[in-house]
Amino acid sequence: MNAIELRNVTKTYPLFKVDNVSLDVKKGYITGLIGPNGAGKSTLIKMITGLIQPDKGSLKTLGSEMPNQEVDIKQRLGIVSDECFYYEHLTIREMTQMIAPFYTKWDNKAFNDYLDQFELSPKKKIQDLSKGMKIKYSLAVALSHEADLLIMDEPTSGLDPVFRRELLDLLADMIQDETRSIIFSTHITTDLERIADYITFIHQGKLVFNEAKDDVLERYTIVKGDMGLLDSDIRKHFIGIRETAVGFEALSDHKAEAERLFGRLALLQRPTLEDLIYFTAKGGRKYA
Ligand SMILES: Nc1ncnc2c1ncn2[C@@H]1O[C@H](COP(=O)(O)OP(=O)(O)OP(=O)(O)O)[C@@H](O)[C@H]1O
Repeated sequence: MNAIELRNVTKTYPLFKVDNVSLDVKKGYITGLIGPNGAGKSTLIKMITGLIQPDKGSLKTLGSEMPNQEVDIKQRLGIVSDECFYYEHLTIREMTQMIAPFYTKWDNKAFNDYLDQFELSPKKKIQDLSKGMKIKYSLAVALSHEADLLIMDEPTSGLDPVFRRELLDLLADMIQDETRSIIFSTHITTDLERIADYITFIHQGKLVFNEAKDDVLERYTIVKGDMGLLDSDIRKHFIGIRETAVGFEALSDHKAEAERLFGRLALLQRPTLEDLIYFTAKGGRKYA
């Protein structure tokens, strides 16, 4: 069962396009959306939430074609972004009184508990909230109406390390019963290493992969060795290479092949998600 389905989704801007992306986001899991600046993550998220429309292809969120004007589907989404639209001159309490009636499953007690937990005063004006506080406020709203799908665009980037950890625990708890799903984009890839089940990697508007995190980190490998190993044939095996005065460091998406090629001549290491982004961006390989 999928929480989100994209089929050949294309969105063209004058200088950029999300290009023919097809992927499924599995229900009951946490999916992390990664990619360098300008890769198309927010554009993809806006299409998933129905804020913008693809030019081509189709997109289903919780089984409904998007964009969808039905209130029912919007009720089931919890959206967290620092671009969330709020009236700046209102206090948290006033703003929430406007938002809450929209949700049939609004739980005021849960909301007030989250405000306490997140140390947010309901008397504070939206315009006086810091970036992190805005994220916390939109998170409190998203968590207080029993959303089936939490969609978050860089939710952790403005948060301090203590609250970030607490948020990750909260997200991990949320999906325990396997009925809810979470997708979030972030540049803090260690957060995803901690809690994501699946990783969706976008580069220059194209899908690089959408796979279980553990499979990805098993399939790719970092190879470290002396420059003498790097001839033009060997270079072709790598996605990206970093050369230094003492040797090279490179990423391969075929660990078994790298083991066969290098044996004990080079050091093979498990990559981090950050390595995948770094070497993919550096290598310039084109994705179909
Ligand atoms: N409304 C728009 N009109 C024209 N171009 C746009 C529009 N929205 C986004 N873009 C372009 O689309 C590209 C992808 O932007 P997007 O915000 O989706 O990237 P991102 O992966 O979220 O980046 P970041 O990690 O920096 O937040 C960028 O080149 C951006 O300038």
